[in-house]
Amino acid sequence: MSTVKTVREIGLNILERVSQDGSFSHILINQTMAKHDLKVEDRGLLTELVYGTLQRQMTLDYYIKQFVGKKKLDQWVRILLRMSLYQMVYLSRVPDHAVINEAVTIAKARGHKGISGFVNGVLRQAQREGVPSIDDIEDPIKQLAVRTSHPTWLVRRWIDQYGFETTQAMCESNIQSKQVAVRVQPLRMTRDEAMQSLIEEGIETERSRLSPQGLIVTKGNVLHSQLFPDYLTIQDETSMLVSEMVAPTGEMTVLDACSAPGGKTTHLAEKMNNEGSIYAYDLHHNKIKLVQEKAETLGLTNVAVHTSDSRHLKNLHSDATFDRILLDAPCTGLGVLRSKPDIKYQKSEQNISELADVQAQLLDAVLPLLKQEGHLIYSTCTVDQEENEQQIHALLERHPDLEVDPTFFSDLPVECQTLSGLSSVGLQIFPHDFQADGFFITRLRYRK
Ligand SMILES: C[S@@+](CC[C@H](N)C(=O)[O-])C[C@H]1O[C@@H](n2cnc3c(N)ncnc32)[C@H](O)[C@@H]1O
Repeated sequence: MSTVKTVREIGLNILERVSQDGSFSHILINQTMAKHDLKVEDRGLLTELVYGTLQRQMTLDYYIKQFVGKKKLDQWVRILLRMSLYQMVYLSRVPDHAVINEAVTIAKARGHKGISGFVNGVLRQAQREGVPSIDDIEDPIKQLAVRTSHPTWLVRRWIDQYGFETTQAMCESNIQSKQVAVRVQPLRMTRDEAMQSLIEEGIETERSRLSPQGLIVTKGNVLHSQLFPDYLTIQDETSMLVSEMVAPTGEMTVLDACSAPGGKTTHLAEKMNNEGSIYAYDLHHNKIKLVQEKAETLGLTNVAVHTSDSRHLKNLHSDATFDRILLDAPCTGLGVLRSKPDIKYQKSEQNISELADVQAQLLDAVLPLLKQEGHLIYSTCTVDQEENEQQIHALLERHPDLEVDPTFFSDLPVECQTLSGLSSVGLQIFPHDFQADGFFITRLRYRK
């Protein structure tokens, strides 16, 4: 059996596990790559097949329905059809007949002759007739949902919150492939030195407009660079903006209440010149280890990591201890659908409300630990008003002595100052604003 077929079988297995037990595709892909010794091009194909099929799942199901009607399909057959149609409709590198032959071989090996004949029939019909037009869906909300493969409830919710145009732009950008960005460890190398060194390795980058440490990769695989991981950290530029808005200095004591895997903690530590002190907490012991490892890789010693539920930090720290508190809260992650497409099918409105409750508890718990003249930065990587704007409005109602720091708005990079997601309570960055992750960021302080 050729390696290419093996890659497709591995892809099918990963997609089955994502659909059966809600495993995260990126974790399964990483585990699989570590287990099988895949060639570089096979790694690329596997990633493309898994992410692409997941990313377009609802669109592919719409196509499948036109070919099979109401016939009930075993889940693995449905996934095999999705994966095959994904290649036929969206990828040009493998000819249709090769995709069909491989699907039939897999179906034969996994099922019986009848199933392989069925798979063959559906895919040949798609090859002959092409896939049906989505324009035929009359309801514009359903059409957008199917075209961009987002659950209808989510599209409807976003339209209610942000309007049709913004929702459409967001949904369309969520199915584009993601740009990779890196943060340079500035205590080891300047951004321009890193840029130059990467060019010598054939990797081209552009300077981020959101963080003076950020580079956006425009050509080449930065994971293969000799600068990685001691000089570079993979991090989205909108995520870098969070620590920029914390703006800590080396004289400060900083709390990072939800720190794992440590992207922002280490950014804060670098911005503090490896001075002062950062207390980094996370609920999960196995995750907090990642923060420690990341800090060690980057040579940062001003971080102390601990496992704790940050709703109980008053038992560990006195009131008014911290100059800066970052609450990068657990959230639904609806801003990172480009890199984690499984999220859009797994989350529900109930999840949003449950997480909003936890976020409110975390906010109330860490607030007393803030010094009178300190700043509390609240961020999420989601796009939802209940977790973001409404969360802050409710916080301000519960704590009338608190306000959104007016200098937050003037401190934002100029590129952010005209974004449609700016409001009196913070900044909602949409995925299409910078072709990067969607984030909500705000900065609070006690009224003077
Ligand atoms: C958005 S992630 C943080 C990402 C991190 N700040 C970074 O930049 O790498 C949220 C984190 O909050 C943690 N978490 C969830 N509930 C928590 C709680 N009650 N106390 C502390 N950490 C919690 C999760 O384990 C998760 O690692």
